Amino acid sequence: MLVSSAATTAELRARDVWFAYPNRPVLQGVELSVRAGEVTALRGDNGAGKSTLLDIVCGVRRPHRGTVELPGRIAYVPQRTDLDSRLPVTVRDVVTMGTWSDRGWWRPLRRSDRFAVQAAMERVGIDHLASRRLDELSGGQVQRTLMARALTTGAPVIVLDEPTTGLDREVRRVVADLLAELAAEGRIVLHATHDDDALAASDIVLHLTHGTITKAEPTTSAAIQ
Ligand SMILES: Nc1ncnc2c1ncn2[C@@H]1O[C@H](COP(=O)(O)OP(=O)(O)OP(=O)(O)O)[C@@H](O)[C@H]1O
Repeated sequence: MLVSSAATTAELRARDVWFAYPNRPVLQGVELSVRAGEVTALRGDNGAGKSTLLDIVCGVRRPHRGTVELPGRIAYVPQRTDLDSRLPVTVRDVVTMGTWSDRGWWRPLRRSDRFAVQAAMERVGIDHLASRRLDELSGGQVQRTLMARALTTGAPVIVLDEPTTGLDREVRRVVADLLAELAAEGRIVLHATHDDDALAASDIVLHLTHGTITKAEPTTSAAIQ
């Protein structure tokens, strides 16, 4: 699904973001700028605060100070499923949840919703799992289900927390290609990662250390283009 061309000039910005858990300062004046049309990676050591920052960007947590500006709706692919895995829901049910933000969960599915759900499942290669229950999936299959749910929203901003963790090499490449395609469609794509392949496939790498973004640099592949 293409987003409007207006989104290609769009930017996600965080200004002077501060956050602490009780007795644990995590973010200390983060300045973040993520442009549409590029895949931006956020790297940092374990515990550096990447998930916390993504939570704040997505509105899951409120910063203690600072602001986040978004050019439109946002779709968040968390590190782990936010759904109780014991719920008797299928892959298709979960991906269909992506249509709720536009349609309202109480309204019946439209033809366009069914089409978007099917297209998203095919795009991440899980259409053959459509009727499988969530608790019968591998970790990688759950991850791709969550990605399909995000695609179904049609949001111009996609934020993913370690989308390639636990995936085999072939699926990691599928995910990296998908992120590049989403950026090429004019979306804002921000993902936290420790994965060298995913970093190499990104256009910009931001380093989160000591509570701030210390460096923003193009990856080698982007630099030689
Ligand atoms: N709910 C919480 N309550 C208290 N402390 C927390 C909570 N969640 C995270 N932390 C702590 O905040 C710090 C930042 O955690 P966060 O999960 O944001 O880091 P991360 O960079 O995403 O780490 P990783 O690469 O291991 O996923 C860590 O020291 C972590 O232990």
